[in-house]
Amino acid sequence: MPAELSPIDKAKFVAAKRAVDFIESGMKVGLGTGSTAAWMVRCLGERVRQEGLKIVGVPTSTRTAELARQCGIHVTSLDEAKWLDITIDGADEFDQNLALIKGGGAALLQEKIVATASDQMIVIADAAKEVQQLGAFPLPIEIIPFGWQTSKALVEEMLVSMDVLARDVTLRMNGERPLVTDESNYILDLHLKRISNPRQLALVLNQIPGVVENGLFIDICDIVIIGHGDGRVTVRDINSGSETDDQILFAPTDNIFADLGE
Ligand SMILES: O=C(CO)[C@H](O)[C@H](O)COP(=O)(O)O
Repeated sequence: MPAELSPIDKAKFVAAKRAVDFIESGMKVGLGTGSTAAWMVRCLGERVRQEGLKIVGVPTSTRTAELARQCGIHVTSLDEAKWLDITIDGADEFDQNLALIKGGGAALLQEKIVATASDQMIVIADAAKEVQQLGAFPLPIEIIPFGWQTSKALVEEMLVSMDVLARDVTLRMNGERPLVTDESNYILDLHLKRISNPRQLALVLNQIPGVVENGLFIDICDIVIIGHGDGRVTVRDINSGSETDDQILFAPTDNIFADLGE
């Protein structure tokens, strides 16, 4: 393990490394987006190269598709794969019910479609992502560019009607211009501080014209793998209620650290 890796990167790495143990030859695998998911793609690529693991990957972003190809993973589209055995992805926050906020990397739409089309979703995260109540991380929603200011006003109105106190809504920018997602949409970030009823909010948001999808993932994630900077990983399964602790040895090859770009 190179010395320059921070404890947070080590935590992300061990969570990712443990997660790829769940992947078996023949599986169709949803590949998440973000820095933690990028570790998973690298670890998976290592298994493909070293063990000849035969899998098909369905990436959730153009970034992930590019990295997966670089790592030697055979990549296809969701329409080609149709249904997936497993999706492994990061998250911005998760709570005790494994409800998630996702979309910090602006890929929430493809991420939700891919995770929902999978038998199982595993979230990999460093311990700092665990929260008592969702909402400290701004909730991303994907909206279409046409009439986006009207959609934003409707979102704000809806938050008022739901008596949400903190409700600053901002358009995500990329320099001087609005950030444009892989699906050519915009992202609004909802600064809510806390979300008292994520299930209701997720439903209501998707009723607003112009809103394509929101970053609340409810009843989608089955397992969370929490990484710690000392190499410990906790595997928590919401369906069985089990929780186990493992220790991951830092024994990555040079290949895995060749690209720290994500
Ligand atoms: O939802 C996501 C991208 O849309 C990411 O999974 C989420 O933002 C976590 O990213 P990271 O692993 O870099 O902290």
